[in-house]
Amino acid sequence: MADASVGIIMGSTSDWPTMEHAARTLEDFGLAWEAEVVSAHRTPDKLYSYAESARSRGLKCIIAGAGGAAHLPGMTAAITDLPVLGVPVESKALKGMDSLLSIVQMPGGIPTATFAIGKAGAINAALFAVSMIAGEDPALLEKLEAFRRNQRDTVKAAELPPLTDA
Ligand SMILES: Nc1c(C(=O)O)ncn1[C@@H]1O[C@H](COP(=O)(O)O)[C@@H](O)[C@H]1O
Repeated sequence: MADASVGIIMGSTSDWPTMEHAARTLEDFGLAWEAEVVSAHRTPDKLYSYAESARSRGLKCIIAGAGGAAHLPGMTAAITDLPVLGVPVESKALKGMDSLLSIVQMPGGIPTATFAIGKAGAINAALFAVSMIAGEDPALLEKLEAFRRNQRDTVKAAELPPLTDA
Protein backbone atom coordinates (compact mmCIF):
# COMPACT_ATOMS: atom_id res chain seq x y z
CA MET A 1 0.00 0.00 0.00
CA ALA A 2 1.19 3.53 -0.83
CA ASP A 3 2.46 5.70 2.01
CA ALA A 4 -0.38 7.69 3.50
CA SER A 5 -0.85 11.30 2.36
CA VAL A 6 -3.51 12.05 4.96
CA GLY A 7 -3.44 11.07 8.61
CA ILE A 8 -6.75 10.64 10.38
CA ILE A 9 -6.56 10.69 14.15
CA MET A 10 -9.31 10.62 16.75
CA GLY A 11 -9.53 10.77 20.51
CA SER A 12 -11.29 7.43 20.96
CA THR A 13 -12.52 4.38 19.08
CA SER A 14 -16.00 5.77 19.83
CA ASP A 15 -15.25 8.55 17.28
CA TRP A 16 -14.76 6.07 14.41
CA PRO A 17 -18.45 5.98 13.27
CA THR A 18 -18.00 9.71 12.53
CA MET A 19 -14.40 9.67 11.33
CA GLU A 20 -14.85 6.70 9.01
CA HIS A 21 -16.75 9.09 6.73
CA ALA A 22 -13.48 10.98 6.24
CA ALA A 23 -11.68 7.73 5.46
CA ARG A 24 -14.43 6.64 3.03
CA THR A 25 -14.26 9.98 1.20
CA LEU A 26 -10.46 9.80 0.83
CA GLU A 27 -10.83 6.22 -0.36
CA ASP A 28 -13.34 7.35 -3.01
CA PHE A 29 -10.67 9.71 -4.38
CA GLY A 30 -7.96 7.06 -4.22
CA LEU A 31 -5.91 9.01 -1.68
CA ALA A 32 -3.81 6.90 0.67
CA TRP A 33 -4.72 7.46 4.34
CA GLU A 34 -3.95 6.04 7.76
CA ALA A 35 -6.15 6.15 10.85
CA GLU A 36 -5.23 5.90 14.53
CA VAL A 37 -6.60 6.62 17.96
CA VAL A 38 -4.45 9.32 19.51
CA SER A 39 -5.55 11.34 22.53
CA ALA A 40 -4.04 14.51 23.89
CA HIS A 41 -5.59 13.63 27.23
CA ARG A 42 -5.11 9.88 27.46
CA THR A 43 -1.97 9.29 25.36
CA PRO A 44 -0.06 12.60 25.31
CA ASP A 45 3.26 10.90 24.52
CA LYS A 46 1.74 9.18 21.47
CA LEU A 47 0.29 12.49 20.28
CA TYR A 48 3.71 14.07 20.56
CA SER A 49 5.52 11.40 18.56
CA TYR A 50 2.71 11.14 15.96
CA ALA A 51 2.55 14.89 15.31
CA GLU A 52 6.30 15.43 15.45
CA SER A 53 7.03 12.72 12.87
CA ALA A 54 4.02 13.44 10.62
CA ARG A 55 5.75 15.59 7.99
CA SER A 56 8.85 13.44 7.72
CA ARG A 57 6.63 10.36 7.26
CA GLY A 58 5.12 12.01 4.18
CA LEU A 59 1.75 13.18 5.48
CA LYS A 60 0.42 16.30 3.74
CA CYS A 61 -2.20 17.10 6.39
CA ILE A 62 -3.89 15.66 9.45
CA ILE A 63 -7.63 15.30 10.01
CA ALA A 64 -8.21 15.24 13.76
CA GLY A 65 -11.60 14.40 15.25
CA ALA A 66 -12.52 14.61 18.90
CA GLY A 67 -15.54 15.11 21.11
CA GLY A 68 -16.26 16.97 24.36
CA ALA A 69 -13.15 18.74 25.62
CA ALA A 70 -11.73 18.33 22.12
CA HIS A 71 -8.13 19.43 22.59
CA LEU A 72 -6.67 16.93 20.13
CA PRO A 73 -6.84 19.06 16.95
CA GLY A 74 -5.38 22.17 18.59
CA MET A 75 -2.66 20.26 20.41
CA THR A 76 -1.75 18.49 17.16
CA ALA A 77 -1.46 21.87 15.45
CA ALA A 78 0.71 23.07 18.33
CA ILE A 79 3.26 20.32 17.62
CA THR A 80 3.29 20.12 13.79
CA ASP A 81 3.16 22.85 11.17
CA LEU A 82 1.23 20.60 8.78
CA PRO A 83 -2.35 21.75 8.15
CA VAL A 84 -4.64 20.32 10.84
CA LEU A 85 -8.31 19.91 9.94
CA GLY A 86 -10.44 19.61 13.06
CA VAL A 87 -13.70 17.66 13.17
CA PRO A 88 -15.95 18.23 16.19
CA VAL A 89 -17.47 14.86 17.06
CA GLU A 90 -21.03 15.02 18.37
CA SER A 91 -21.02 14.50 22.13
CA LYS A 92 -23.96 13.03 24.04
CA ALA A 93 -24.22 15.68 26.75
CA LEU A 94 -23.88 18.84 24.65
CA LYS A 95 -24.53 17.61 21.09
CA GLY A 96 -21.05 18.58 19.91
CA MET A 97 -21.26 22.27 20.80
CA ASP A 98 -18.54 21.61 23.38
CA SER A 99 -16.39 19.89 20.72
CA LEU A 100 -16.94 22.72 18.23
CA LEU A 101 -16.05 25.48 20.66
CA SER A 102 -13.02 23.56 21.96
CA ILE A 103 -11.61 23.32 18.45
CA VAL A 104 -12.55 26.63 16.87
CA GLN A 105 -11.28 29.20 19.38
CA MET A 106 -7.54 28.71 18.96
CA PRO A 107 -5.15 31.46 20.01
CA GLY A 108 -3.58 33.43 17.14
CA GLY A 109 -0.48 31.72 15.80
CA ILE A 110 -1.66 28.09 15.92
CA PRO A 111 -4.21 27.78 13.09
CA THR A 112 -6.59 24.82 13.27
CA ALA A 113 -9.26 24.56 10.59
CA THR A 114 -12.66 23.68 12.04
CA PHE A 115 -15.41 21.85 10.20
CA ALA A 116 -19.08 21.11 10.93
CA ILE A 117 -20.10 18.87 13.84
CA GLY A 118 -20.32 15.18 12.94
CA LYS A 119 -20.57 13.37 9.62
CA ALA A 120 -20.75 16.47 7.38
CA GLY A 121 -17.60 17.80 9.05
CA ALA A 122 -15.74 14.52 8.55
CA ILE A 123 -16.69 14.41 4.86
CA ASN A 124 -15.82 18.06 4.31
CA ALA A 125 -12.48 17.76 6.08
CA ALA A 126 -11.59 14.96 3.67
CA LEU A 127 -12.79 16.96 0.65
CA PHE A 128 -10.73 19.90 1.89
CA ALA A 129 -7.67 17.64 2.10
CA VAL A 130 -8.37 16.44 -1.45
CA SER A 131 -8.64 20.02 -2.67
CA MET A 132 -5.34 21.02 -1.00
CA ILE A 133 -3.46 18.04 -2.41
CA ALA A 134 -5.12 18.37 -5.85
CA GLY A 135 -3.13 21.58 -6.41
CA GLU A 136 -0.06 19.42 -7.04
CA ASP A 137 -1.83 16.42 -8.57
CA PRO A 138 -3.65 16.95 -11.90
CA ALA A 139 -5.27 13.47 -11.85
CA LEU A 140 -6.71 14.13 -8.40
CA LEU A 141 -7.92 17.56 -9.54
CA GLU A 142 -9.80 15.92 -12.39
CA LYS A 143 -11.52 13.57 -9.91
CA LEU A 144 -12.46 16.51 -7.71
CA GLU A 145 -13.90 18.43 -10.66
CA ALA A 146 -15.90 15.35 -11.71
CA PHE A 147 -17.22 14.93 -8.15
CA ARG A 148 -18.37 18.56 -8.01
CA ARG A 149 -19.90 18.37 -11.49
CA ASN A 150 -21.76 15.20 -10.62
CA GLN A 151 -23.05 16.66 -7.35
CA ARG A 152 -24.28 19.80 -9.15
CA ASP A 153 -26.02 17.75 -11.86
CA THR A 154 -27.67 15.47 -9.29
CA VAL A 155 -29.08 18.41 -7.34
CA LYS A 156 -30.30 20.16 -10.49
CA ALA A 157 -32.02 17.00 -11.73
CA ALA A 158 -33.70 16.27 -8.39
CA GLU A 159 -37.49 16.38 -8.33
CA LEU A 160 -39.60 17.03 -5.26
CA PRO A 161 -42.09 14.32 -4.29
CA PRO A 162 -45.82 14.97 -4.81
CA LEU A 163 -47.90 16.36 -1.95
CA THR A 164 -48.77 13.77 0.65
CA ASP A 165 -52.36 13.46 1.92
CA ALA A 166 -52.91 15.67 4.96
N1 LIG B 1 -11.54 15.00 23.18
C1 LIG B 1 -10.88 13.87 23.44
C2 LIG B 1 -9.50 13.70 23.55
C3 LIG B 1 -8.49 14.76 23.30
O1 LIG B 1 -8.88 15.87 22.88
O2 LIG B 1 -7.31 14.49 23.50
N2 LIG B 1 -9.24 12.43 23.86
C4 LIG B 1 -10.42 11.78 23.92
N3 LIG B 1 -11.41 12.66 23.69
C5 LIG B 1 -12.84 12.41 23.48
O3 LIG B 1 -13.52 11.83 24.52
C6 LIG B 1 -14.75 11.36 23.97
C7 LIG B 1 -15.26 10.20 24.76
O4 LIG B 1 -14.35 9.10 24.65
P1 LIG B 1 -14.77 7.64 25.13
O5 LIG B 1 -15.95 7.23 24.25
O6 LIG B 1 -13.56 6.80 24.90
O7 LIG B 1 -15.14 7.77 26.58
C8 LIG B 1 -14.46 11.04 22.51
O8 LIG B 1 -15.33 11.78 21.65
C9 LIG B 1 -13.03 11.47 22.35
O9 LIG B 1 -12.75 12.14 21.13
